[in-house]
Amino acid sequence: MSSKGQSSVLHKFKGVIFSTMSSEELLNSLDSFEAREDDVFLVSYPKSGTHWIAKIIENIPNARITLTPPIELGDISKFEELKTYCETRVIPTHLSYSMLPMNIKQKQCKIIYVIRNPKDIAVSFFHYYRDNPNLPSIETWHEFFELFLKGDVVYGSWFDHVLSWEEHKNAKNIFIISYEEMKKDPSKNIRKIATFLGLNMTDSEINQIVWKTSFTEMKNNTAKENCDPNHTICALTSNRNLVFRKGAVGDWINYFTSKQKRVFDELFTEKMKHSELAKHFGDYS
Ligand SMILES: Nc1ncnc2c1ncn2[C@@H]1O[C@H](COP(=O)(O)OS(=O)(=O)O)[C@@H](OP(=O)(O)O)[C@H]1O
Repeated sequence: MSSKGQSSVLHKFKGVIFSTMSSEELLNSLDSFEAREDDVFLVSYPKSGTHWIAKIIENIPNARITLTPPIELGDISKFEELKTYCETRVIPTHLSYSMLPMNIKQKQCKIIYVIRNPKDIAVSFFHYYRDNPNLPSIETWHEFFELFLKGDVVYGSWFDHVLSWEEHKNAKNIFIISYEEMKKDPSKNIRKIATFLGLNMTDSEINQIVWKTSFTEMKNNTAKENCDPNHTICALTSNRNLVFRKGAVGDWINYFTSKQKRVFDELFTEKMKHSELAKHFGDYS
């Protein structure tokens, strides 16, 4: 693994790798973040479909919400910046449950946790690493697979991240949605998201959102939105072109060798044996 230059230097916080886009000072101060009772947190391990769900929420009519930049991106001025939002804030983050600011948990803010089959995440993350100037260079899929397996990637191990949410999965302020469920039945799941947020929508409003947030529509609109820094919710880049790649379930099959599949599946079985969250992917393999 080589570096693409100064900007790609990574650092560790509580044993987890972060890009320098998250300042050490900001990460150290997370627990001083003051949440509001009506804040909504959109949480995910990277590449789980965060932008998709964010776009859905943004399009709910009369929601009076504003999507903010991620809580862990930038420097210590971030908390002051977040205070300037007047409407209900939808705050994205890739932080695990254990790293989330205390106040969010104390106030029992609404949290949407997005999960996705880790094999598809690995492939999506590989492409993202390769094309992102803020991350170290990765030459081959094989190289990235090994890093992903060990959790030596930004935001750490997928397993640790998902398992950090396991014991909170039934909390009434937490709603869990998977990429695969969204793909299978977007209308039904958009309604579920709106209901969780306490909002009603007509069938035609839902159909509108399904159309506006389809992969093709979102990919085609990225060029426009790239000009607006507030429209990036990813803590690793401000370039939205990197986010919309294939938008499919099961692309891992084009990358994993049979040995890699076996190794990954064994680890999955071992780590996730008591996890009910994994059921959200549908058929894991
Ligand atoms: N509307 C829509 N429909 C289906 N799929 C979509 C959509 N929007 C984004 N995507 C896909 O989601 C992947 C990016 O996930 P994130 O938004 O979580 O990325 S990031 O970590 O915040 O950068 C990335 O997955 P891959 O295509 O597999 O790389 C995106 O293409």
